[in-house]
Amino acid sequence: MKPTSTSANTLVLSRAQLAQGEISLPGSKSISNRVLLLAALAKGRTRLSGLLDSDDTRVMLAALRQLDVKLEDHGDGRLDVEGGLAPSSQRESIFLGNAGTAFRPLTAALAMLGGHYHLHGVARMHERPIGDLVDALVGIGADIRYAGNEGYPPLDIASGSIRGGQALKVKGSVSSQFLTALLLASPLCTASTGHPLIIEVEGELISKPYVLITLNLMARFGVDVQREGWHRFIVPAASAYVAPGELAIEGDASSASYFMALGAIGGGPVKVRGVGSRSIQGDIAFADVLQRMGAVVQWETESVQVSGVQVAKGERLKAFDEDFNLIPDAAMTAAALAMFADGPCLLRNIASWRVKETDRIHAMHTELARLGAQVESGPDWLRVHPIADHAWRDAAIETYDDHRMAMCFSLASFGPARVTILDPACVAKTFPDYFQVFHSLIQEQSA
Ligand SMILES: O=C(O)C1=C[C@@H](OP(=O)(O)O)[C@@H](O)[C@H](O)C1
Ligand SMILES: C=C(OP(=O)(O)O)C(=O)O
Repeated sequence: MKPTSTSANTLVLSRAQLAQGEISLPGSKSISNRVLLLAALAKGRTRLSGLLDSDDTRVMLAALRQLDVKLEDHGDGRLDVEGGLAPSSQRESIFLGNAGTAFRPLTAALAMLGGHYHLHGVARMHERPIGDLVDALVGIGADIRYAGNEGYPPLDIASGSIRGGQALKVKGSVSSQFLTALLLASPLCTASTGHPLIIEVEGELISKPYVLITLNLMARFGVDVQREGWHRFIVPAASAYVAPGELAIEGDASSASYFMALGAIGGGPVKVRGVGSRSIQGDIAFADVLQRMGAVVQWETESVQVSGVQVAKGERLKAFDEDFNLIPDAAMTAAALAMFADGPCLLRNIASWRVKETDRIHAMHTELARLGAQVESGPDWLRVHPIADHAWRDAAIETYDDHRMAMCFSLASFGPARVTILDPACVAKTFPDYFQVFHSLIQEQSA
């Protein structure tokens, strides 16, 4: 199917009938940015393959280059990283866009490393909370000041005096990236203090599978963290990262959700290469949601295939009522699929949506309603009533500079309305050629 572009800033989607074929995913954002930092902190050279090339990884790479980390780009997602990140001798002003996976981990690493840094991002990044991470770091002697509003970036980081021997406490109810950041940086602390680092999570921890990605990758670089449930993490004294030699990055499981969804509503089969039953990413659990909605999912070790109903012929997916705390990113894809369900769908426990690229509960509510859906929402939930055939309205979908809004609403092309995506280029945060890959799977309706 060919998209009709009315201008560089809008994309009119043709009405889709079927989705079928195979695609290869771009690299995982979560893994790419973690291994870039791990490799920079490690002893030795790491040879990465499958690295994501998108806005979020570009800001991480630019930051590492600015910090004098030696990177050798061999093209096509292959990059060598020479470890040994050292404190900067001059104040560095580092731009990190809207990449949470760059901003939070670098805050912890640079605060523990020493040197002077100013970390900043796009306007929205300056509205995304970081206070719980800063409090945790200041609690063990880091020197971090707010350069704008208290609790938010931009940040000024100076050399503090990191103390060992006391537990570091962090809240995990706003973002799991704060705990991830402390874990990734922890060997810098155990090296300078000679003590183990004990991290205690206060209260609830959200998005837990992302912490498992962190622990898994730290182990690949030679640091084994002892985990006691979800409330206590012990990083042994004298832990140090060692380059694992070669490391292949999996495809992005959150990006996979859009194509799996296409198989579920466009008949399929759609085969997605790059994530499979061996994936370390929690978002593969989205396939279970699809199964409960009536799709057929087949796993292989490095791919997944989804077939389903044909909503363009009037068939429907089964409605759902689910807690999405463990897979907040793929959950947005489920919200979009609710348009094609056989009853109201409830997404629960998604408060973190409010502080991501945009207020995603508000954005999703507003844009689904624009297409004709009846939608209700609260502080941490969203209820979407499916859109009856006669209720669909032609709409230009606002994307709020949120890549996932643009990618989710591509699924609306299976409805009977004319759908325009505004600012489709915002997908560059994690998936610059999303719409090309999307169109390669779609067969449009005959006029
Ligand atoms: O650690 C990570 O790689 C991520 C953690 C999640 O954030 P929260 O922990 O803030 O929910 C997720 O939404 C984000 O896209 C990536
Ligand atoms: C929340 C997201 O990004 P970030 O890593 O910036 O938090 C996301 O990609 O959906």
